[in-house]
Amino acid sequence: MIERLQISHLRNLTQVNLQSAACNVIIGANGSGKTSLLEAIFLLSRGKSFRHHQPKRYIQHHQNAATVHARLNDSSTLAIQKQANATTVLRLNQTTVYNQSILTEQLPTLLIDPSTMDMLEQGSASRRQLLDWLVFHMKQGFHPQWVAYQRLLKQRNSLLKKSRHLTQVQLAELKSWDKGLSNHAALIHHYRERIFTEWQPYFAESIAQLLPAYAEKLSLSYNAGYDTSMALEVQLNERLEQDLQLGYTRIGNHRADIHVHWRSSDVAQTTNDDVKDVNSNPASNTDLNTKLPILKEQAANVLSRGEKKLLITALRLSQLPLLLNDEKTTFAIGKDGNSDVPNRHTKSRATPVVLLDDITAELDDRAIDILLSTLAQLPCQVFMTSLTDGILPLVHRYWSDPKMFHVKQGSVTLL
Ligand SMILES: Nc1ncnc2c1ncn2[C@@H]1O[C@H](COP(=O)(O)OP(=O)(O)OP(=O)(O)O)[C@@H](O)[C@H]1O
Repeated sequence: MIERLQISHLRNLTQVNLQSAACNVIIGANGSGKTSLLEAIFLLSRGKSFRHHQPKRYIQHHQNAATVHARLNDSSTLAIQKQANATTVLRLNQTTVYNQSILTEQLPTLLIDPSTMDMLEQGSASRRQLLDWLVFHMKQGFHPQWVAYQRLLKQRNSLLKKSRHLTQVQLAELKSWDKGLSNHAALIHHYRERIFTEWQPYFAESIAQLLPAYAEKLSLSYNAGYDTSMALEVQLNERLEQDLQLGYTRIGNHRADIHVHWRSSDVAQTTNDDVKDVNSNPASNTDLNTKLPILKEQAANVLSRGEKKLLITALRLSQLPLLLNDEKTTFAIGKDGNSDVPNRHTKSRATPVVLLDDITAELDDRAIDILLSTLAQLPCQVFMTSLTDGILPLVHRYWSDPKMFHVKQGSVTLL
């Protein structure tokens, strides 16, 4: 948990120095700097902004660097400085470190913001990141495999882009990369599939809380990005000509995806045509005269914007109890020494900090109430932003000692 947060020269936040609590509400008008405050915490945790990749976009105008510093409740300190010349300086307990994942482990953050609301409709990257966030924090072996896979993929893609006809030497090089990719791919898939399976019941529970009307209707599926019944290497070899034409690698872990399906057997709302339209597999259509038809399609096509926000919130929040429960299990397994794929943590894992931007947007009072009560049940520190102080009575209902901050033109004061 963050006890003290200091920010300098990040967007309109010139100097911020605040002492935070388990629940922190940041209130302010449009453009006052609320999201920038969450962005600062996210930057410290992940080494990048959730809004812009280029540091010069979030470093305050006419400044050379943006800095975020936090002291956690275990007295450890974390700091990041992003400089305009693209240099990043990271510190843990005043000592320079060179790997962002060290800070990520110390300060895991889970972000729910309006930009993630299109996650269901957009390309697969943000949905894949959703799963990978969980796998990263739960499986020690995942990150090095993922880094090695990305490195080889980059090399492969740059070769594919360079030339449509490979020399014998280039082909031999590509084959050796494919072997490496294939080995990493199998492990990455193994970790992802395992965590995905563990995650599903937590997701169902979260839906039952946040979207009870859809409890039986929403389900998740995981697509590995390639046919996992055979080695990736074999498939890459078979597809080489196509990849050369395209100039990039079309299959692999980097194409993995998570889908949320909506399923209904409500015959009264449907027609024969609806059933044909939405069922990709005609064999799964049932005879309308004998049984109720099963409709299955992407949840994004069915839900309202508010419902989508609750669904995405459920996807994210459902990861927290799994992570927190896993910590207990890890501890027990670690003692027995029976874990086949040990987690990185023999000591207690840091509890994630939840960043919730614009909490009231798209949600009605009932939904906000359910969301806050769900959040308050988790032992996580929360930073939430809101345009108005209308949510304060609810916050007081669910947290015993919340802190309220007011942001005005980049200056943050305790309410
Ligand atoms: N690099 C920068 N340097 C200085 N100011 C910046 C920079 N980038 C953005 N700003 C300003 O910082 C302010 C804070 O923006 P922020 O998105 O944090 O506001 P907000 O309170 O979340 O607003 P909203 O409620 O509209 O989402 C904006 O007025 C913006 O113009």
